[in-house]
Amino acid sequence: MDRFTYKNGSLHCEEVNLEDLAVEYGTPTYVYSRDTLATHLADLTAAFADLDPLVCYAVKTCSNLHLLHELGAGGAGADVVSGGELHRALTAGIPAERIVFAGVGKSREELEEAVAHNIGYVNVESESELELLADVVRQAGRTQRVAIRVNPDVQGHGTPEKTTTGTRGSKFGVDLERVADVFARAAQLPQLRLAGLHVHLGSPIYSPEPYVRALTRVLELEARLRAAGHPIEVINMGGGFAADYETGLAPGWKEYAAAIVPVLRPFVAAGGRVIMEPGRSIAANAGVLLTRVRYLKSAGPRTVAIVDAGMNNLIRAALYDAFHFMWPVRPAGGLVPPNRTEDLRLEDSQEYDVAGPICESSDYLARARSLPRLGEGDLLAVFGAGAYGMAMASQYNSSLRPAEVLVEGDGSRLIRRRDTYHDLVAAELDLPGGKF
Ligand SMILES: Cc1ncc(COP(=O)(O)O)c(C=O)c1O
Ligand SMILES: N[C@@H](CCCC[NH3+])C(=O)O
Repeated sequence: MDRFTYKNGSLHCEEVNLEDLAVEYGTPTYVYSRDTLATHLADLTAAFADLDPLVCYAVKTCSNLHLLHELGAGGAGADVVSGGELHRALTAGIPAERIVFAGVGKSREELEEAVAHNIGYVNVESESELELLADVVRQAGRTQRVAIRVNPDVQGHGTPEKTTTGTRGSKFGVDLERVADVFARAAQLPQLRLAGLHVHLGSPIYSPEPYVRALTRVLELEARLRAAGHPIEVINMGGGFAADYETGLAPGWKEYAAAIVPVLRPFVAAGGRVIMEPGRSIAANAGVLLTRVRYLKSAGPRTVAIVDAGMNNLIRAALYDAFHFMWPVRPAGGLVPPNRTEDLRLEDSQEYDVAGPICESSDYLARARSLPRLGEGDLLAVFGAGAYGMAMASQYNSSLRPAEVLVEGDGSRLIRRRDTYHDLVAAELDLPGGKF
């Protein structure tokens, strides 16, 4: 059920009026619905129940400790890609054995931290990384569970080139045909328990079909490895499940599961374990970015709404030309959108370019967007902003990163305060001659 709805002409998150939150916390501010996060996790778990997967939420998506804590309490583990994300997951109380660590460029220090905590799986992405990890584990006098990230050479459906990771020539993972050699090498390294296969095709993937193709290749590999004396305990299918940036755009969990579960059922029946790493499918539609119109101006033939959120807060439109639906929190004339789609054009609406305050020509949240008539000071909600929004926010132009608020029913709490000027310079050392 959608937890961002119009009531009495004003957009609410669960039972909380977003106008009130904007007054209380200022703008730009990210607002998350706790119920949406929990529901997405529960729906996924129910749809894939036959596989009883370990759901490792991709921390990179939205990494606020409070969200991680909520998801961890709901049974989720974590997929991390840096020592920083490992730190976040552990700090949020996610048990180490439920953490998996991917990434093509892990440092020695990051591997040492992972091994010291004895995390669930290190997802190794190259032969050189395997050797480094073996050394780290031997020096630590421990053992470590390891998976190999395989590049299955499968293109996601509707996945942009910039966010594709599982096709030939990509920097991610090990080419399928070299994986058997990696296992043979690992057999000489008793400190490593190499018993997992990991794939992640990219993101977002708007069909279950690429998962089926990739997992079929992974299962063929699993059979060959088993025959060669390398039994596989875990298959990790990665993330990439789509989100509804437009109404009804993404396949539902049941649709993904109907295609994927039968492929993996025999592996699970034979005692294998399945891991999933969803990120945006959990968080994107659980969050909006609240921003206020600062100025309206004409620019040649165009009308530009300058808002207080820019690419520094939500970079997806500037970086990928990604579409984010947006609408006024209290639309003029009570024009409530019947759905959230790119070509929504209602009578009485007007076309705007929605631009941020950053000194970059690409700093737009939307171009030629049909919206109810805007006034200066109006509040806009940018939807689908819970994933890769705050997590990719920067301080470019020495701007202050937004606040984050978590809504639960009719209550809300600040889970990250807005940056301050002090935050901007806190890591910089004193000027010559004394303190700044
Ligand atoms: C290894 C890995 N797992 C999971 C994810 C999460 O992807 P998504 O947010 O599309 O589910 C990513 C990011 O694309 C990733 O790189
Ligand atoms: N950050 C991207 C996708 C890449 C995910 C990380 N592998 C997005 O905003 O959609």
